[in-house]
Order: sequence, then C-alpha cells, then structure tokens
Amino acid sequence: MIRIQIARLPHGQGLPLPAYATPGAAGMDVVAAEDLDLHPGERHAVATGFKVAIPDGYEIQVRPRSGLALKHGISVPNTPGTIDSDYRGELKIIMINFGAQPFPIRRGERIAQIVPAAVTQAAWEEVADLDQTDRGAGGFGSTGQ
Ligand SMILES: O=c1ccn([C@H]2C[C@H](O)[C@@H](COP(=O)(O)OP(=O)(O)OP(=O)(O)O)O2)c(=O)[nH]1
Ligand SMILES: [Mg+2]
Repeated sequence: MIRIQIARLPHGQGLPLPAYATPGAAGMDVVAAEDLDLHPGERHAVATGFKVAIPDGYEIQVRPRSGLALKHGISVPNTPGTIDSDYRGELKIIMINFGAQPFPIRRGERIAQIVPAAVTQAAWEEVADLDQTDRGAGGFGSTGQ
C-alpha cells in the first residue's frame, strides 16, 4: 500500500474521498462533482473535486465501471487514463456515452475507478539493427486465428 496526498477543491466540499467498495477491490471508486446529462455520442471531462500528488515511480490509472458500461454504454474513452505523478491539476474523468439514451451524471455518484500502479521508466539505447527472432516482423494475426 502506498500513500498518496489528496487535496479537496472548493467544489469537492462534502464529497467522499475515492474509496474501495470492498476489501479486495482493485480500484477506488470516484464520484462526480458535477451534474450533467451526457447525450448519446457525447464526451465530457467530469470534475471530481480533488487533486492528488502521486509519489515518484507511480501513476494512477482511470478505468470505467463495468456496470455503467454494460447497462448504459457509459465508458472512459482514454481508458486506462493516465494521471502523471507530476500533475497537480484537478483529477478529471473523461466520460463517453456509447449508449442510445441520455445518461444523467449526478454529483456524488460513482462514475469510474482509479488504480495506482508502479511505473517503469526506460531510456533508449539506439542501435543500427536488432537481433533476429522466429517471429521477425510477423504480427497482427500472423500466427492464425
Ligand atoms: O483521464 C484523465 C487523463 C488525464 N488527466 C490529467 C492528469 C494527467 O497527468 C494529465 C495529462 O494526461 P495525458 O498525458 O493522458 O494527456 P495528454 O493529452 O498527453 O496531455 P499532456 O500534454 O498535458 O500530457 O491530464 C486527468 O485528469 N484525467
Ligand atoms: Mg501526456
């Protein structure tokens, strides 16, 4: 378990912190800080009312909730969303309505889940060419269905 600083913005007053719904949950559910109706095909960066300072070496991934996806076609188009450790703006959840009906997003309702994850940064080692493998450049179904 890591500790992540979280600060409440003025419009986050009264909202619960992102929280695990069950002891074994992988993601903390995040609630909306605003009310809006998301019409079919529309996207919106929904306010959460919080900002966070993630420790170096970690990120937060933003993922959809499967119930909203299955029942209403509500998802996160950039899933898994990436919250960088050096970001100090408001945590926002980009929501999209893939369904056929307008979907009411309401303040205090759980709209997505966030998963802290370790990040491995890499440095490039540029070379003239790469080693040979059996696969070579085969991909995109090259091994069959
Ligand atoms: O679902 C998201 C995705 C991103 N962000 C914030 C935090 C993240 O650190 C920052 C940048 O996100 P990302 O790198 O995915 O977007 P970009 O289009 O590459 O923007 P930038 O040029 O600011 O990095 O935006 C959110 O609040 N919610
Ligand atoms: Mg970026």
